[in-house]
Amino acid sequence: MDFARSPVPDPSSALQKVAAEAAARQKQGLQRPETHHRRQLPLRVGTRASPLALVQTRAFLTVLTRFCPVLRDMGAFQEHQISTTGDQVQNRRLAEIGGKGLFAKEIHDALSDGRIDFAVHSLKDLETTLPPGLVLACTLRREDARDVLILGPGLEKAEASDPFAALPRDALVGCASVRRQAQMLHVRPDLRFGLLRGNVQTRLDKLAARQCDATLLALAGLRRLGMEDRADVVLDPEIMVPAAGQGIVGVTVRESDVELRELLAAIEDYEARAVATAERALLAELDGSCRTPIGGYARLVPGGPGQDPTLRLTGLVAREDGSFLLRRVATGAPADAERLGRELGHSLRADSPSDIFAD
Ligand SMILES: NCc1[nH]cc(CCC(=O)O)c1CC(=O)O
Repeated sequence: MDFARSPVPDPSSALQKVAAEAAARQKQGLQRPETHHRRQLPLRVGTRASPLALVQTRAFLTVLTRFCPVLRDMGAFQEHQISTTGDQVQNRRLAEIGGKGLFAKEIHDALSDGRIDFAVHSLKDLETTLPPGLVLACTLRREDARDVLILGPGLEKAEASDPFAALPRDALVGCASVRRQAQMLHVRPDLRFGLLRGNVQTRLDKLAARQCDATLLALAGLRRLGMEDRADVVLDPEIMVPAAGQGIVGVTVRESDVELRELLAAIEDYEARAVATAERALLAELDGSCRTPIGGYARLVPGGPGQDPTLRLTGLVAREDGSFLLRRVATGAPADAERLGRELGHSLRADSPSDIFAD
């Protein structure tokens, strides 16, 4: 699992001490004085039930327990699988049924109601404005942000600089994302698009059953599921700008849960936070929903010797049929990620035809 590459922070947080004390007391059968706040264990972690969500959740718990081993020793986690509206509606575009909030609503409710203590999300499925009282406490190290092209049976990978060379004229691409569709149609207006939804395995099965000629998926998901070999062409993020937050796992908690927020902040990946902040600010400025083809991809470019890294953000706005496409790059200091995203979003919107953002 790739989170294994995450640096292990110095295990000195308050919660670790608290948890260690609790473990010692449990062993000795002692009761904590009632005047003290005592967190209920196990910690209840909310997750969607898809194979990818479960892999991500367990990988996150591995990072957390590596940082705070006493939690594992105590069997301190309880996984709560939560079915979301987005999981249940499989036959329509997310854009039609109300957007990405649908994958998180039930999880947010469980967190707000205190039925779970924190929740693990694919950041790209998490709306930019969280419900009041919930915060994004932690972002984990980014897996590869790029999209990949997967060819169906009968299509051969082409040795060409054109990433879509393997697709014959009028090929049918199974893809529910307006962002991917718009960027492909912009360079290949002949292609046809059909819906292909469901989890990663379902989509691959439909492709194998020849419901379409090819599909697009996030490399991150394939890799986490151990299916990276299914990626036929990895698409350059400057040609196929990824979705904001793609490849990043984020953890939400109640804003009032200071203790958990402190623990989660300690395992946060600084780079993932900086790029996610820029990408999500861009998205928020443009349109929080996923009805508009919007891409956002940031990375840190190392500075020279003794110099700080630069944050480089690519933003994209397009029309669903690919007839309009605007891609723009902004650079700045990582500490200005939020402003950089807002400003780039503003400039993209200002120079896009108004029909793209019309409701
Ligand atoms: N919308 C579904 C979804 N949410 C996150 C990922 C992949 C993993 C990631 O981007 O972190 C996927 C599948 C896909 O788009 O291929």
